[in-house]
Amino acid sequence: MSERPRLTVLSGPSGVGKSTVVAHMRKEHPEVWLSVSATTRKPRPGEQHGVHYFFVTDDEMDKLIANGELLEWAEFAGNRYGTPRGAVLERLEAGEPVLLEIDLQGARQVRESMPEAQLVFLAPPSWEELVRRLTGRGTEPPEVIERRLAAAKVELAAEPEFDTTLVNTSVEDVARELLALMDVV
Ligand SMILES: Nc1ncnc2c1ncn2[C@@H]1O[C@H](COP(=O)(O)OP(=O)(O)OP(=O)(O)O)[C@@H](O)[C@H]1O
Ligand SMILES: Nc1nc2c(ncn2[C@@H]2O[C@H](COP(=O)(O)O)[C@@H](O)[C@H]2O)c(=O)[nH]1
Repeated sequence: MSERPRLTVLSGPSGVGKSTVVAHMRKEHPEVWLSVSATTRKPRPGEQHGVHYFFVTDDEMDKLIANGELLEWAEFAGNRYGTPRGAVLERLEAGEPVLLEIDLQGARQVRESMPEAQLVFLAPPSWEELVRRLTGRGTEPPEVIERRLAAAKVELAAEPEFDTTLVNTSVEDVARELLALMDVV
């Protein structure tokens, strides 16, 4: 019998639908534990500290990094993001399925430090649809959208580094496929 993959990393360009897919999946399977990242980004309307992110200052982020409290961290489109190490290790030790929703740079770091992790790439159906989703979300000003789209080009080119690619045409389908990859259903 193959060993159950316990740590799954979900990456993909900004706006492809990672959070949407994960929220859909966790509605029916709340046992899938999603790591809450620390970020220096300002909260969007409706985002709650400790739920969507731990919103921290630059100084606080410096300390988290200096104290080795992050499993990985990266600068993305002008803000820093990182995965708190302790909570992830606790869940893995308890044998629970753990999901990280992080960017390409973070996925590469996890591959180095935890090679047993499975890396899943979420791809858009097309470039035009990605631009439509990111713009249509309405959470970023045009100059930030440009930075995120520049990063998206790099991320799309890195798709072959991932173990599996899922194309986000249907949120329901991708959520189901991700659950199967995590061996939850
Ligand atoms: N399959 C889909 N079809 C159509 N729209 C979608 C689909 N999946 C997500 N969306 C929409 O695309 C937008 C971006 O989705 P979401 O915020 O989940 O992306 P993300 O990958 O988490 O982005 P980021 O990396 O910037 O946090 C949202 O408005 C969401 O409703
Ligand atoms: N390397 C990391 N990337 C992270 C982490 N948490 C989120 N992210 C990624 O950042 C971008 C932008 O997110 P947004 O919420 O500002 O739209 C996106 O690709 C996220 O997946 C993390 O802890 N580490």
